[in-house]
Amino acid sequence: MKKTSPARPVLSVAGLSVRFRMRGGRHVAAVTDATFDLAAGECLALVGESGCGKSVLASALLGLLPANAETSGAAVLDGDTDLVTAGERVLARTVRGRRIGLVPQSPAAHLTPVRTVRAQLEETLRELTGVRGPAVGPAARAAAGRAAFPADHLDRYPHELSGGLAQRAATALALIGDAPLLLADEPTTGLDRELVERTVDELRRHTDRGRALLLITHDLAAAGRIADRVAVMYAGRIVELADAERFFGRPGPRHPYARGLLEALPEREFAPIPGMPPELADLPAGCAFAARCPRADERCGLQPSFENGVACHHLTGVEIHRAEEPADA
Ligand SMILES: Nc1ncnc2c1ncn2[C@@H]1O[C@H](COP(=O)(O)OP(=O)(O)OP(=O)(O)O)[C@@H](O)[C@H]1O
Ligand code: NI
Repeated sequence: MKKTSPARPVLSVAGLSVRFRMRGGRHVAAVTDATFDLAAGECLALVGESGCGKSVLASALLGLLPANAETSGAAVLDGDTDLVTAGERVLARTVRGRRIGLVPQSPAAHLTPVRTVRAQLEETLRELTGVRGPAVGPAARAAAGRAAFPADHLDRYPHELSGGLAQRAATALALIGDAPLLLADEPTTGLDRELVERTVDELRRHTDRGRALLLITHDLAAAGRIADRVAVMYAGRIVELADAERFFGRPGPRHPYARGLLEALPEREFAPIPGMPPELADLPAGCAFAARCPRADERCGLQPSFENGVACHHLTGVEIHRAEEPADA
């Protein structure tokens, strides 16, 4: 599944930062300097502990940040639309649903409770596609089928669906606009392992059909199953951006935080990283992970730059070199 120098990225994020203005002049630095590209047919998993800024980054891409947010940097969709500076009119009319399909975090809350799945699919079809009249019914069945939502459940209301079927209904809605970029924020929360696997495998299939997928999750096992690349976020910053095969296999993660995250998995060491992430309203001047890092020393009082896919003072040239593609060396 490895990609070699893909064509123009579907999404190109550069130096994206989001801060929230709080009372008393304080700021919450939710996202700092996020930079990554995402190509068609590629899945990038954005992982990290709760509160590290994943959903805020997603909201920034969708233009759904609250009024107290201050944004800088760029997030260019398909080479022509900067999502950071585009106005709400453009985002509402041409981007959300049409160019970015959102697979929501809690499908039950995202679906309209008083309307059947069929009614919601038909409404979205009328809104986002030219389908009208007698063609709407078959189109709704086809839309359900694309997300493996069973046709004999179309007349159910959201509360009559299991978690897995609600997720499929939400995915079916997200796919209707044929958006080249899919953004899935914790699409597997609350699902059991088998449903997690089914849900992410389905998302992978849509990626293999040429969409770009940004999968936000703290489920590393799910990310390892379908991602081509992994971006690890800590305290608002991407601290490592790696090829998934190398990250989950050999040589493994390079940043001490990423390493700790992976070792915390039940199927690995099952050893949680001691301590807590810092307050985003009160970040240290240097590396935000230093207080929890087994390798921390005085160098960590300075913010490490992000180089060769990782931001850490402790990675020597040798370690960085070893993790690079032979072709890149
Ligand atoms: N409107 C807001 N005003 C102030 N702070 C906010 C606002 N929205 C989010 N935050 C803060 O931004 C930080 C990042 O939150 P975010 O929801 O992006 O985390 P996350 O990585 O998605 O976590 P989770 O895995 O729990 O979903 C949190 O500290 C949160 O409290
Ligand atoms: Ni979130």
